[in-house]
Formats: sequence, C-alpha cells, structure tokens
Amino acid sequence: MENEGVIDTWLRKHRLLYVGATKHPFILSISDGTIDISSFKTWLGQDYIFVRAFVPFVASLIVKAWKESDDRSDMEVILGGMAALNDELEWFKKEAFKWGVQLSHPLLPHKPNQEYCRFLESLMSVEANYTVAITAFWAIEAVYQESFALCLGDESRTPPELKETCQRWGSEAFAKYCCSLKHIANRRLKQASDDELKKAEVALLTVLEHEVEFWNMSRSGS
Ligand SMILES: Cc1ncc(CN)c(N)n1
Repeated sequence: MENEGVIDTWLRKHRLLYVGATKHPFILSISDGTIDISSFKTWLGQDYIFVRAFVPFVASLIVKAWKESDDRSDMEVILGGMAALNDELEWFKKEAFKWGVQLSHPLLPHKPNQEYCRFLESLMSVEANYTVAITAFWAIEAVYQESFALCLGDESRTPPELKETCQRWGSEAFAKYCCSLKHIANRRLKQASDDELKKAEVALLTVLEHEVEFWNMSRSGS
C-alpha cells in the first residue's frame, strides 16, 4: 500500500459508511427494479434543490483553486464540472416535466436536504480551506458515480425509464472526472498539515453521512 493515496486509506478505514452511502437501499431498489416511483420523484425534486445549492459551492471552489492552487489545471477540471452542472439543471427540468414533478412553488427542501445545503454553505466561506473543500467535492461526486454505476452493471434490472438518470452519473466520462478530482484531492492532502488532514477527514465523513440521509429521505418521501 506504499503508493496508496490518503483518500483510499480513509475509504478503507471508513469502509462501512462508504458502502452505506454507495450501496444504499434506494440505489439497490433502482438496480433490482423494485423502486417505488414516488420515491424516485421525491429524489428528483429534492436533488434539483440540492444541485441549485451545489452550483455556488462549485463556484467558490473555482475561486479557491484560482487563489490557492499550486497547479493551474485544478481550475480547469473544476470549471468542466461547473459547465456540466448547467446542462444538469436543464436535464432536471426536462425530467421533472416527464414525471409530472413540480419544481417551482411549493417545492421546499426536506430537513436532510436543508442540512446538507447548510454544510455546503459552510465550505463556501472564504475561511474554508481549499484542501478540505476539494476533498468534500470529490466525495459528493464519487458517491453518485459509484451508486449510479451500480445500476448500469450487467446484473442490474434497472427500469429502462431510469437508465438515462443512471447514465448521467454512472457513465465512464463521469468516472474519469471523479478520478481527476480524486487526484487533485490526494495531491493536496499529501502536502497538508495535521490540522487540514483532520478537517478533511471529518468533511469526508460528513459528506457520507449526508448522502445516506439524502437517500433515506428520498426513500421515505420526507
Ligand atoms: C445529494 C447529491 N449528491 C451528489 C450529487 C452529484 N453532484 C447530487 N446531484 N446530489
């Protein structure tokens, strides 16, 4: 394990929580075809709210990368992610129309979503550290990548009408993007102080906990 990055060390250490976030019953129900469509609709509406809050978070990361990064390509990788979010918001609107989900009034964030968005906000402040924020960013994207890729596997029985959703985050292209983010985070963590390392590990765990709560909320509809 000599060349293992910090992130893989942490994923081994916190394996149970990582598996809990990436192989959640909500995702398993998509991949075995037993998903209750009302849960999917709850997820769709709530995730649209989350992604709208995610945009300023990613914008704040671009500012941090511009100011603090020792590698110019960081900003370009993050900017690529930002561009994809523009497309993603349009996709949510189209998908919501298809499923009859109302995205305007009176759609409000459920409590787990509110709490997750509040956590994002805490990472957007100027005081929040770039290494900590990029680690959280990688984790947020990686959970979706690993989760939805599971629904595209040969063994999966994902309903055809949900395949496009799974493709959005489960694709090879998204996996490659997550690898680039992981590479940036590992590079920063390698040079980080003990205090930064502690904060980044806590941020990773916090993301995993919020992701589990987000799936729970989608599944239960509240
Ligand atoms: C809750 C959640 N986590 C992650 C992602 C992937 N950007 C998302 N859309 N929503």
